[in-house]
Amino acid sequence: MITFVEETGSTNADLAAAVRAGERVNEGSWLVAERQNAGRGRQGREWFDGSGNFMGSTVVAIKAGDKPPATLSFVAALSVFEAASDAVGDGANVQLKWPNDVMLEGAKLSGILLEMVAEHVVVGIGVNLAQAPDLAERRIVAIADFVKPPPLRDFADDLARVFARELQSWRDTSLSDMLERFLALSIHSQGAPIRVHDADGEFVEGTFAGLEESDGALRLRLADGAERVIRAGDIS
Ligand SMILES: O=C(O)CCCC[C@@H]1SC[C@@H]2NC(=O)N[C@@H]21
Repeated sequence: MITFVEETGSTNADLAAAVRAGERVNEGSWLVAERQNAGRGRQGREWFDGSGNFMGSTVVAIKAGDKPPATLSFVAALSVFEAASDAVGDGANVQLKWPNDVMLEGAKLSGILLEMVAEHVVVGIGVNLAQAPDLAERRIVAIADFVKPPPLRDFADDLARVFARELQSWRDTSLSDMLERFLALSIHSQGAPIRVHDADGEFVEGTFAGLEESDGALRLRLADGAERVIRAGDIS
């Protein structure tokens, strides 16, 4: 079930509060806002409140035997990839960038924020359907920059349907299958030079050496041949 609201602070904050309050939040239910006045991004950033964009969250209840909760990031990224690909058709090139960015013609289209709350993961997704912010530090795009974007409700239906399927496959199949699919759609191929902004705020340079099979962490080959495993950060 998808609940649409005209405006809220943050759909992630709303669902996190509901989980904390012990309210029953069923898997498969979504909260989607037409406007967010306190949208949260990764690493403490704010998320752009663009009218006509998709801004929504869902909750996954972690069960015994589930994979590491952080790997839900790949469930979300693969779902947005498919919904965005459905929306743009042949109109533009959609790709993935570790850990969970969806890129359109090489620029960021979507953001995904996972927040752990009392054995639940709140998965928040923002997709620039209609408009993108104008940022000095990096290029952000919207589907509307390339093709006519789908109506918000149609996109939300498609994304919720694909997410449910990907979540089931996260539970039923090995993580390596999912990581292989992620890598096949990734903007960075094995050996590509990359610069990573890690969780301590440091920039580390090296080449892309794949993903850890156990949890999807980034493997970075350094200039001296050593390998560094990065669990939180951004490729810049
Ligand atoms: O910084 C990023 O890349 C992640 C951005 C995640 C934004 C979405 S919009 C819906 C949900 N509610 C929030 O406050 N944030 C997420």
